[in-house]
Amino acid sequence: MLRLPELIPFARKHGLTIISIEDLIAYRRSAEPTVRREAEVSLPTAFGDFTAYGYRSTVDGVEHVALVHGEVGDGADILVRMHSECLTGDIFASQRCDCGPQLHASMERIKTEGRGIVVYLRGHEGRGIGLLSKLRAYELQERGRDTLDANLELGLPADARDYGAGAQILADLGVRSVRLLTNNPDKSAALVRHGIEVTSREAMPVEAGEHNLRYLRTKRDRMGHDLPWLDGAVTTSACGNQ
Ligand SMILES: Nc1nc2c(ncn2[C@@H]2O[C@H](COP(=O)(O)OP(=O)(O)OP(=O)(O)O)[C@@H](O)[C@H]2O)c(=O)[nH]1
Ligand SMILES: [Zn+2]
Repeated sequence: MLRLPELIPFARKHGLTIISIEDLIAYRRSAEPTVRREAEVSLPTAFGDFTAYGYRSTVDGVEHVALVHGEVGDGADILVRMHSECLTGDIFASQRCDCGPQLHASMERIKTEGRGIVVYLRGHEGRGIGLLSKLRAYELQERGRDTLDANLELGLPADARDYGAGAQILADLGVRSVRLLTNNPDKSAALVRHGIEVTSREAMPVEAGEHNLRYLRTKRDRMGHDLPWLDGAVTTSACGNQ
């Protein structure tokens, strides 16, 4: 990584222009929107009352949903969960990952706080490689690969997710800055690059068990996820198939 004093000569040499984070945010906010709001309806859930906003990406046609609880108001410091679709975890309660409990914990947390937003990003399934590729990656994990190497062995990126649509949905809802519910620092950085100010990142505690322990360790050790509590939280032994 380049340090600040090295940055300016490096940029000059390569013909790059350096702009501040504030300028980047302003630039992104002025860009043409790539999502269109197509529906808005109340959605009572087991975790509280939300309003569901339906969006369509004008780039790839993918449909996304934002669940809003309470008033966005001035749009500052909104509690936000930017959740990647996971059919197996969110719907089937798969224990290979931590997605379902994280989604529900976010909704509960937002309800308790009185205002907040869950942005549910479709097209993010399997960290962006798609459902069937994720299942094939699970096959490789059964044969000993970890979650990262399994993607690579399929000739696919370790993480192909883009947060542009999520950032635009937040902007459309009047959000200016967020407290982001995530253990993934890359997710905060991606949102900032897309023009959303992240005032803080708030950890998402997840249950570690025998089926997801290796997966969580790989996220911590190889993918930069902030999971300092992980080993202390586990009492069962890992089955080692992920
Ligand atoms: N390719 C692949 N995708 C997975 C696997 N397990 C979960 N996923 C997908 O990973 C996405 C969730 O990403 P995670 O890395 O678990 O978490 P994150 O969203 O980056 O970080 P948090 O905000 O802390 O949850 C969902 O789209 C899941 O479908 C796996 O073993 N392989
Ligand atoms: Zn999952």
